[in-house]
Amino acid sequence: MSRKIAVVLFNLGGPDGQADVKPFLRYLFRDPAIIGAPGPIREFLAWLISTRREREAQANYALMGGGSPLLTETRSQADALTKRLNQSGDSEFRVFIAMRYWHPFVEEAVREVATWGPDETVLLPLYPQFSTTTTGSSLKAWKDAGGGAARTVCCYPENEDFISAHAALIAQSWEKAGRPENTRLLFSAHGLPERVIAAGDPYQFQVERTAAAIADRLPQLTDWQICYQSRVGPLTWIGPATEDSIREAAEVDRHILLVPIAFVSEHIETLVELDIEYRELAKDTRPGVGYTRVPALGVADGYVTALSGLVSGALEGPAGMKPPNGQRLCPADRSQCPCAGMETR
Ligand SMILES: C=CC1=C(C)c2cc3[nH]c(cc4nc(cc5[nH]c(cc1n2)c(C)c5CCC(=O)O)C(CCC(=O)O)=C4C)c(C)c3C=C
Ligand SMILES: [Fe+2]
Ligand SMILES: [Fe+2]
Repeated sequence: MSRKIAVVLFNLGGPDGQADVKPFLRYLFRDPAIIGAPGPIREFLAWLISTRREREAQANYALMGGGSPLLTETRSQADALTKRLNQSGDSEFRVFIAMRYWHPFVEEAVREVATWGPDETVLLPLYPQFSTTTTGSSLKAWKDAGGGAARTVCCYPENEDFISAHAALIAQSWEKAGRPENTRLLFSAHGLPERVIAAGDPYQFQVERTAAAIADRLPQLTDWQICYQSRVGPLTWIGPATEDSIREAAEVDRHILLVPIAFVSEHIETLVELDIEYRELAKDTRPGVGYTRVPALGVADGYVTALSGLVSGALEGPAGMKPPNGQRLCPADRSQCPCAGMETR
């Protein structure tokens, strides 16, 4: 009988419709990985912020038909990965989805996987770069919900197939835009509060590695920069802010080629923030400015190859946390890297 292998894809989740926006936000802000305050204070803040943010967030989700497309996009990725993994035929793979702040919740995935009864389980974040606020939080939720022993991919910021999938999409978008010579490539990642990074979170380090690796593959595009979008709340976030980078690029008459590098599918941060809000900002700064948004990876062939290769790699050797290429990537001061104690490259 062939081995049964479960693959669990982790992502953030998003509201299905307008009525879900507030409870979704409340789940997000009650996560100790997002707000570090003690229990009762965190609960109060989660209620307060979700109440205050509800209207504005609802209006943004309304621009995408009322809710988030993230689950539909993630299902397409799960289907493409299932197909690819089952092509070899010597094991039976089934791909499950575990969202952190909305359905299908991590708890639901834990139950589904247990019901299926696999021989092996691979946990695979749809976050290429590790952060305590995303992958770290999801892996903790898996453990807290009683998820069984698993092989775990911590991150893949420099995975070759992942990098070349990005480079191919960027090259295609640039061609389509007519190869403008004055192009500035802006790699835009979701931001984080500075204090999360100061506490040793490896996310920014890994984002920088991803951007450098992609830029290496694109010698025709030498003008590039990393920036951070989606600031929320009163804390100081890492920068430069994508808004500032866009304004600056427009002021010096660059053609803006905007690449989301920490999101692997389309959702509110790409479809509303990048496609509507920031496009308008660019046009307001310089009417007629060139503004091209590179699509998120979605089911790009190279990305499905990357995911499938990560699953195969995770199934080799001993179970547990698998750093990229079996070796810890993060420097020692990135103390929140889950591969602590493993050999550094
Ligand atoms: C790399 C990915 C992400 C990181 C890091 C991250 C950190 C982070 N996010 C918030 C607050 C919000 N994020 C929201 C939406 C959202 N965030 C990510 C990814 C990362 N977040 C995704 C994929 C999405 C989209 C979900 C969807 O609906 O499709 C939202 C909700 C939208 C809004 O109100 O603007 C909030 C709020 C914080 C505070 C944080 C780190 C501390
Ligand atoms: Fe977020
Ligand atoms: Fe790591």
